Amino acid sequence: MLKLTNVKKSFGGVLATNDLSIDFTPGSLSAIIGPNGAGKTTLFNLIAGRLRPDSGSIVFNNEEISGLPATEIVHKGIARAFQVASLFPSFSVQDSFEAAVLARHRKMNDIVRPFSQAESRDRAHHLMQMVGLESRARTLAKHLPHGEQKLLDIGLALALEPRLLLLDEPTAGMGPEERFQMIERVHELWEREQLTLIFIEHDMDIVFAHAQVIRVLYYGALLAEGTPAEIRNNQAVIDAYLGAGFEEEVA
Ligand SMILES: Nc1ncnc2c1ncn2[C@@H]1O[C@H](COP(=O)(O)OP(=O)(O)OP(=O)(O)O)[C@@H](O)[C@H]1O
Repeated sequence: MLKLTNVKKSFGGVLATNDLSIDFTPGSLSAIIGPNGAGKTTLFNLIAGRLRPDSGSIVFNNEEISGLPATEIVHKGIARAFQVASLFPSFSVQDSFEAAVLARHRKMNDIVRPFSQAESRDRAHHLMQMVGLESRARTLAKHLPHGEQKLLDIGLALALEPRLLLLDEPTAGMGPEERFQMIERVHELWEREQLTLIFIEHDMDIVFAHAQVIRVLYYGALLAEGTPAEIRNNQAVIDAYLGAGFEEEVA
């Protein structure tokens, strides 16, 4: 599905991605963790085509994608939830989804058959149901509470019909209860849509409760990868990131 081999990226003297090799299993739900500046966002930028690696390869569905423009990578089936809701604050939830659906299909279907307005409305409705925003159809994006703006961002990424979804801190800025509701919704979406999903997350309770595989970045390199149980007991990860006493805290 997605395989990085010996990927490197530096900014001036900073090696943000240091010889990274990762093989993401199709259909998996995995987390990327690590201290601030470890290279998590850079990794997403490389996968999504915002950055070009200095060297190494990134293969998605047997195709080399490193260096392709971001728009082409979206068409290959990789989407990332950005803070899109804030880009169109005066669009209603429904209009945001319809615009995203039309944008997705304009490029693909123009020649064969235009995507009708009724079809885009149906698809928009389906997306609203997927992320649980049906009751907010008429609400303007700017009036949604923070958590629902995040759901809108995720829904807009899903409008691109990805096979691989990248979520950068889906629970950031939320209270403890809202965090768990959010990650449970994400988990459900992953299961229902049979996506491959990679999320960056700083909240270890969430990571250890939901990820099947956890990968730990440290100074741009892969310090460890494994199941939550393996990572929890990995001495190098405890020393570099989790800290002593962590095992008892999340157990
Ligand atoms: N565009 C850039 N120009 C210069 N340096 C950059 C750039 N992007 C990232 N870096 C540097 O690369 C390193 C990795 O940054 P990155 O944002 O990927 O880390 P991160 O793990 O996502 O951190 P955080 O948890 O704080 O979001 C850092 O030292 C950062 O300062």
